[in-house]
Amino acid sequence: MIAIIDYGMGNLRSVQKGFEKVGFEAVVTADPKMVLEADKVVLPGVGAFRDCMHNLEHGGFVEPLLKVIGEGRPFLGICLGLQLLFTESEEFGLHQGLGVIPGRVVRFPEGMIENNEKLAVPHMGWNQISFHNRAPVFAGIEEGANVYFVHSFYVKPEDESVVATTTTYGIDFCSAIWKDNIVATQFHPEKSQQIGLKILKNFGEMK
Ligand SMILES: NC(=O)CC[C@H](N)C(=O)O
Repeated sequence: MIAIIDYGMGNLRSVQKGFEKVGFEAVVTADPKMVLEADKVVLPGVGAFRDCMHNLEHGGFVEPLLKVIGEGRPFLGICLGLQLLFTESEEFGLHQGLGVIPGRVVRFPEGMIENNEKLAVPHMGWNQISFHNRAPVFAGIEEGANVYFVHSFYVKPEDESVVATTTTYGIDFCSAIWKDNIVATQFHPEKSQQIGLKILKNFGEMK
């Protein structure tokens, strides 16, 4: 069973519907015990890093999450669910994350220019992914595929070998990571139409 963690801050229903559309039942759960029983875990996230970490801690999810990740069960992080894997985030001060992937979450620089236009932050809309490491979850996805973003911060892994894709928005930033059983995307597969559904389907098929 795929468990989608409900810690009060995610677009859970659209993630669950995405899995259903590609034939996988996913359970939205606020019960940490369900995470421990899941075959695969999905950590979505919309909102501020510090609030999410607070909710994860108070919901009793931190230990179960670290356990299932450590045991090698497939894990998919989405947006904030990617950022929370990191050591710390600079969003609204400096806040500790789960520390699964060493590195920092930082804000896009001010005043980015692309094609003579000032780029707004948050980065909101469709943009392309360029592959660096072909995680199985990206099977059948073309170089330059369009996916949907809504974020002001991005992750900077200390070990760049975990970078699965990058995207250009004023700067080239890490838009997905892959390390062993862990895959996490800055973009929203559940908002990325057919490409996103293919990613969810590939995740559902992971062993
Ligand atoms: N959509 C979001 O919740 C974005 C996550 C994070 N607050 C960021 O701005 O990067």
